Amino acid sequence: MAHLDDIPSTPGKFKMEKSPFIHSRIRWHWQSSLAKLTFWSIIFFCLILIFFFRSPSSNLLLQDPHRRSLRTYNWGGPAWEKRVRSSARVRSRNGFSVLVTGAAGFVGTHVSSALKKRGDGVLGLDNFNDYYDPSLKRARQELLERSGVFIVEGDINDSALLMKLFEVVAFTHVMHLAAQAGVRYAMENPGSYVHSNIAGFVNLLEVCKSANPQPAIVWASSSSVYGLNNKVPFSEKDRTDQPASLYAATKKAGEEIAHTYNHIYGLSLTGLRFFTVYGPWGRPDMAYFFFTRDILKRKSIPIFEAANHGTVARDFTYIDDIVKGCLAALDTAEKSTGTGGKKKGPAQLRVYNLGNTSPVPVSNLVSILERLLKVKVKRNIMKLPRNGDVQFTHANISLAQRELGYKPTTDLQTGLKKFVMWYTGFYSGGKKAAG
Ligand SMILES: O=C(O)[C@H]1O[C@H](OP(=O)(O)OP(=O)(O)OC[C@H]2O[C@@H](n3ccc(=O)[nH]c3=O)[C@H](O)[C@@H]2O)[C@H](O)[C@@H](O)[C@@H]1O
Repeated sequence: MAHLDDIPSTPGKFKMEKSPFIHSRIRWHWQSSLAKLTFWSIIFFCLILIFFFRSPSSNLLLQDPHRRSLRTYNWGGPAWEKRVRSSARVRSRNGFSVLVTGAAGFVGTHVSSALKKRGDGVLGLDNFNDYYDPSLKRARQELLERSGVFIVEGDINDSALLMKLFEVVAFTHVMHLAAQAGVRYAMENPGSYVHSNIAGFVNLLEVCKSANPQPAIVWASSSSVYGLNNKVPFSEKDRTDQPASLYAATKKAGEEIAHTYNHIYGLSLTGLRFFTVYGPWGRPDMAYFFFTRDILKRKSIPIFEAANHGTVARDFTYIDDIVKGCLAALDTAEKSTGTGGKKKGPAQLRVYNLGNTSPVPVSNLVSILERLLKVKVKRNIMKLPRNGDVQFTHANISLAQRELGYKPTTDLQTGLKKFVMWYTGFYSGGKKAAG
């Protein structure tokens, strides 16, 4: 390395020589320093970019700690298209061909299975996110696959995928159940609600409006849209402009978005306001589910109480009743009226309460579970946290009764018995209780 010795260690004392060899040496050093500088600048710039995109304040839609929205999914190809077609094939006279979004979810699984059973073609779509234990979603997927329902793995925000699905199948209906659920989680991860319940819904409607023929859409709104309304029982005519959680606000936004797409593009849209749906294959983030898990573990149960020892109650609605309501909404949905993205005439726009119309205090829910599980637990009475929960819900279901023939038949005691039987069976086969 003799050449290095030509450069003195003290640069200030460096004396230029006229030799061309030395000149080229200097140029070489200068170029190599420039290359290094460029290289480190690029690295530095990339780091800034990474930091920017991971920063919570950079983009609300990407503000998802699980980075679920950035997952990529594999879809496409002849074998995949064949599965899609076969799953969506109608097998009964006058049957529907239904795209069920959120098919690996609680309500999605039950609705898909009921549709398939009666001969409708059903194609599921689900992003299998990890809001709660994805292995439960995989188990539901297995269940559906056994009855011939294929669930495409993908996100409702993926327009290319949705367009492909409509290219492969002329869906007559969309049962849109994919959503970011849960009232309290909205404070932890607001971006995921905007991503799924608003951006995802708009994306789906954009694709539906351009589909030919346009499908009729039935979708899941929520009892939470009644927010601080205290006129009971809640009727579809009551005010819904006081949401108590961001979750509720995104569902309310969905109802307004539905109005717009109905008005401009002639899409037939029916929103169903579900009231605290429970039952087998349910959601582990819901109180009845994690109370069951914690009662079995002999943990104390936090029971919320409103101001002045006010009772907190819910109009718990059993899944089979909800499924009947969903199918009736599909059966009574009129066709959309647009073609090629243009409205040809007025289209149907509906909203229904699907509740049990029999609110039960949360403390009674715990007593029923204790009896069914034969375990007594310590109750930890807590002030209702200010995180989106409302004190009570109570559905007036007369509109759904009149127009859909909706008539819930399962009381909480009966429904929870079925849930507990499923729960103990499901989690005794070596499977851990979902967290
Ligand atoms: O009906 C609806 O629209 C909503 O129903 C549920 O929301 P929620 O009724 O709050 O259901 P849970 O989270 O299971 O809570 C049930 C009851 O238990 C209470 N609770 C919850 C958690 C807890 O630790 N302690 C407690 O007393 C809640 O205040 C509530 O009164 C679902 O989670 C929402 O996705 C759905 O849209």
